[in-house]
Amino acid sequence: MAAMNPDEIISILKEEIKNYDEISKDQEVGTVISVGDGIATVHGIDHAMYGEVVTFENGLKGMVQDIRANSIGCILFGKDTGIKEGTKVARTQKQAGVPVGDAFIGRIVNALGAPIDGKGEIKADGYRPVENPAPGIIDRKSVTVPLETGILSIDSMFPIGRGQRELIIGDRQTGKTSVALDTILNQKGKDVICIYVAIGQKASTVAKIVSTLEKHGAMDYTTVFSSTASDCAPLQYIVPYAGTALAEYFMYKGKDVLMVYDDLSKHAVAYRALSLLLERSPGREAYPGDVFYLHSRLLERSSRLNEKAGGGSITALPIIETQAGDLSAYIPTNVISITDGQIFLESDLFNSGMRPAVNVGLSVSRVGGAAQAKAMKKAAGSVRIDLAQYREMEIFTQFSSDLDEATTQQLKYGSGLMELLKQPLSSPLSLHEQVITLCAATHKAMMHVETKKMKKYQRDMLDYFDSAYPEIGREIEEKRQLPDELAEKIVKVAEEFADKSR
Ligand SMILES: Nc1ncnc2c1ncn2[C@@H]1O[C@H](COP(=O)(O)OP(=O)(O)OP(=O)(O)O)[C@@H](O)[C@H]1O
Repeated sequence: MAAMNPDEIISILKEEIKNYDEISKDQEVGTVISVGDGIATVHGIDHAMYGEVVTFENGLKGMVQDIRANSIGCILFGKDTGIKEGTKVARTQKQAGVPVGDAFIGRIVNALGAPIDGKGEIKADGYRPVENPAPGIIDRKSVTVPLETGILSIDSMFPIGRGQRELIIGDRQTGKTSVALDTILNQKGKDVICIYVAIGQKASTVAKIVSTLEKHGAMDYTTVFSSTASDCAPLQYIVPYAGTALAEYFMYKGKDVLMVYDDLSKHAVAYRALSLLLERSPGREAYPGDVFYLHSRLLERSSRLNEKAGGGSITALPIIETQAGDLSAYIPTNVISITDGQIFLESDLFNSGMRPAVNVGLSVSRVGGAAQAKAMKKAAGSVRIDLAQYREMEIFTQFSSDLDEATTQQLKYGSGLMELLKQPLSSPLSLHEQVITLCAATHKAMMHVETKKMKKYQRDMLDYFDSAYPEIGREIEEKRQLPDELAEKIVKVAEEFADKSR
């Protein structure tokens, strides 16, 4: 071997010393004992904090997820190909966090907040920890401002308020994502920032969702966090917390935010994979014992702050997928008990053409009633009971051929109502359209319409109201009240339209 020039040796030594200094200052360095499936076990770091970021020799970052007597378990935020037994790991003394800022609106980012839409760097205004304690009771305010979904069946019977957590639950392909997306589309011009978090979905599905948002101009106020099925479990696990960190940034600045977590069943599965790899003991359905805490600490961060604390809000719409409509499975019951209500989408209804397939009997909204517009509350008064009676009567009478007049009328009224609650994709209804529809329907001003023609009749009637009597719609939108005289006027105009269209 050729002799080394002393200068070269000195420069190598200097380099080593420089690196040594960088790592050793306030830091501890450990070595990897084993690595695989996005998890590394590290020996030699004694004072790591839970949730602390660690850096591997090749620059890859990870997070401390498990602390044991002689080693720590780290989840890796990337491919583990460059890491092997003996690789050096250093503490950073920093909690895992994501960059946040106004520039994130309109962008698509990964679980760590890095842009993946090819539109270049995002200028961050700050850095927020991924895990953050939920606001305390003193900082909160009760929910009183509605968050309108634009979906008649939800706004009338299961109203959602800003700061509420409303679960969307149902089997696969029952329109869960569509309900959430339509809600985002309906926030246009309402000063609500939307954050859509895709967890463990196909990349093609995420691309489709983004194109729907773009088509309707909703990307102007929306950020998409995406961790697709091909990402490792740690990234899928962390993405909803990262999305919430950005939401908190806006909430503490006094903004209203809508968060969609699509979906938390896949999130629980990612956490299960991660926990089993960390050798935590499996419990029911092989989920670890703390799987309830996984979602409660996430959803508890959605709240409405009082003015002193910032005055903003985070409304959460988590999505859960059930198997064969089983609401009593482990993860569904957990999330049902954490949230303030659920919208249950049923596959039988969906397949029979009732879309959105909201099951009126099993859905509920526990706090939104206080936030519902007075006009809507009055117009929707008896709809829920009427529908429940209709469904019961429908089952009861399906085999009998000769029915008395009263029953026939009630069945007709019920089927008309069901038809009115159908709504195509991406066509939200405004408050006055919803109020006029319900007012006319509950006052039986649409009883003469054939069920099949109901949707078209509704559209024509609403157009007639807007063109011939625009002041009615304006009054509802401005005052958000429905005094008796206005209700009477709506019924009169509806009857006038009925006479015209006959
Ligand atoms: N109101 C509606 N009117 C017409 N079609 C609808 C409606 N809602 C949903 N669909 C259609 O139903 C299909 C399933 O919808 P969506 O993807 O929202 O369901 P999902 O429950 O989120 O599905 P997944 O289980 O794949 O997550 C889509 O093709 C969508 O276009």
